[in-house]
Amino acid sequence: MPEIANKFIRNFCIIAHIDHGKSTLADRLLEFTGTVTRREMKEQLLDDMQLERDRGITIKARAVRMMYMYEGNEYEMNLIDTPGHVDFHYEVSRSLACCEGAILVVDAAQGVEAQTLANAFAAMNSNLTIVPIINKIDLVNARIEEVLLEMEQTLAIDSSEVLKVSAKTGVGIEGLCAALIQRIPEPKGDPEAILQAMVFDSHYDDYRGAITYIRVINGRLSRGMKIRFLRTNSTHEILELGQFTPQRTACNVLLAGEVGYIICNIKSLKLVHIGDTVTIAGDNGAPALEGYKPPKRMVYCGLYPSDGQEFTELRDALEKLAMNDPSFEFEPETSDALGFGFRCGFLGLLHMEIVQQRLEQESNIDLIQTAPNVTYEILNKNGETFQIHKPQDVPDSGQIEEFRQPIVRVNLIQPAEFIGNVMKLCQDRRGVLVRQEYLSPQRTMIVYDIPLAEVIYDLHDKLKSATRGYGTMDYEVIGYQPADLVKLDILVNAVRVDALSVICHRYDAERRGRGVCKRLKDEIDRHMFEVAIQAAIGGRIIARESKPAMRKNVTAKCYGGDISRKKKLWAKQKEGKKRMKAIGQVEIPQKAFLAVLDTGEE
Ligand SMILES: Nc1nc2c(ncn2[C@@H]2O[C@H](COP(=O)(O)OP(=O)(O)OP(=O)(O)O)[C@@H](O)[C@H]2O)c(=O)[nH]1
Repeated sequence: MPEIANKFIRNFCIIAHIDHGKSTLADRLLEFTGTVTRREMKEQLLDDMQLERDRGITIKARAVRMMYMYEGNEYEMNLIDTPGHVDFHYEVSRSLACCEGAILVVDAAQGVEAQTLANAFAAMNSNLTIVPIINKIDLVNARIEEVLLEMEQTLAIDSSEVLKVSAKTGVGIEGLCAALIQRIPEPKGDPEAILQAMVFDSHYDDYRGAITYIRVINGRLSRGMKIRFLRTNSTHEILELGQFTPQRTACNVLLAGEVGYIICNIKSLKLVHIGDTVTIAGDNGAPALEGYKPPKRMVYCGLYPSDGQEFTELRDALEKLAMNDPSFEFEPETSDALGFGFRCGFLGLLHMEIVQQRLEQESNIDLIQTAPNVTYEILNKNGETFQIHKPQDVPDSGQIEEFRQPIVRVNLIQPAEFIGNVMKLCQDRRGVLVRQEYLSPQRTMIVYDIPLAEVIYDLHDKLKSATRGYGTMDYEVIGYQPADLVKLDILVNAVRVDALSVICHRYDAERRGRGVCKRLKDEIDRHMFEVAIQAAIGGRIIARESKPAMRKNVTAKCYGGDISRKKKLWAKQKEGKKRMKAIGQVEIPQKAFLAVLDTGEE
């Protein structure tokens, strides 16, 4: 592979709201530049994970090199595919940092949506050159003029700069390639300087170990070179380096400005942090690039095998998953009710769903999941602050000075007619209105600050139903705020069932407590004795349900006769039941743990 001067390199990504056609556009670019032939073209080549295909969303960033002849010169065009969902914000921001430009895709029918804005602002903040396009112009319900207006109104994009494309039919792709070359600046960076490269993604290959995706900012990478990852301070030798074309294609050097991968026989992705800097081994390396952030896990839940025997299988499956997904974390925990299992941390709710689905697909383990909770912060009376990942860790209320919860700023975009519904939805979830604006006469954006705990359960689903599917949202964590939070315990026959405890707002505790007790009553089978199901805050019971005992007709054999004999039999039965209750264990079916997951509305 010949070395290419910076002025013939263009690094860019595609940013879009989900389903606006990012992957389809990437496919068309690959096809148009001859990187893959039509015959090789599987639809949406970049979404190669089975799950991504199933769900139709892009989870991990990918990088592909395309070579393109333009006005007599051959250009190296590196396309970095970014995930579009809020949970993967950080990965998006890292891929942005590896590019000089971004194609901003807006669907001609849907118009500007919440993640269009979030991603576009992120790209602008990273000083990327935006190449705006309206995609799907072939649709009969395309409303190009209005969408142009929305883009101008929200993002100050000049309509004359917007290209009109159909990623499906290929219309406008040639013009887009020309615009990429003309508008996006060449990468800066000095190939002669000390090596400084940014890790923007990684994945695990069973045979080769970690495959690390990097963008060389300064200097050069070559085979056999000794390098150092600054975060972990670990030193490795480069066994192979290359680019994705889109298959892995090895080469000898990668120069400043280029994007590619390195393989160093690293056996765990724990050493490879997204956002980390790679430099030469030894003490003369370059400093770290700015902006590294460790992944922030905001949602936690317990995962237990429903068959206790499968604990080791579950651990192996989780380890395998974590190897390929450094933002997922787990640690063993035990629960009185569920036995041995794991507490798992995720970036967000979608991330949690994805991990669960993968577990189910890739292993045959039947899982029980406990109610998800967010990461809380507690300031205790001694002035110490610590984070809480599970309700069981909440100390006695006497020790708590301040209980804090994460707050997110949510942008919601919807047709103007639904604004009332959406505002009610946010207000019901303790949202505080930040601002409201019109994107065009038909569409509005409202911004609310809402506790993350209220958002993760069901805000997205509820938004969709409140807006007939037209509303979209995006959020970012803005910090922690004190709140009147309590730990709500569930007691079954006076025994606390740890896996059913949740943290919630004090005002909400009663409603939730009642809801859970009711649902549990339906789920628990009748026993020989009455089963009391209670919800409590500390020592105070706030809700109660009881499941009546199975009745055995002990007087069936007494035909008529003396009532005192019946009374005697009943008294004996009562006595027996009392004894049973004291020693009896209530069986809580697994379904009951799932029933309380739905802790939102009754
Ligand atoms: N009619 C029409 N449909 C298109 C066009 N581009 C994409 N689509 C369709 O829009 C849907 C979403 O496209 P994707 O490429 O999967 O969207 P995406 O933005 O990559 O979605 P995520 O990976 O979930 O972020 C698919 O059904 C595509 O076939 C287009 O130009 N015209």
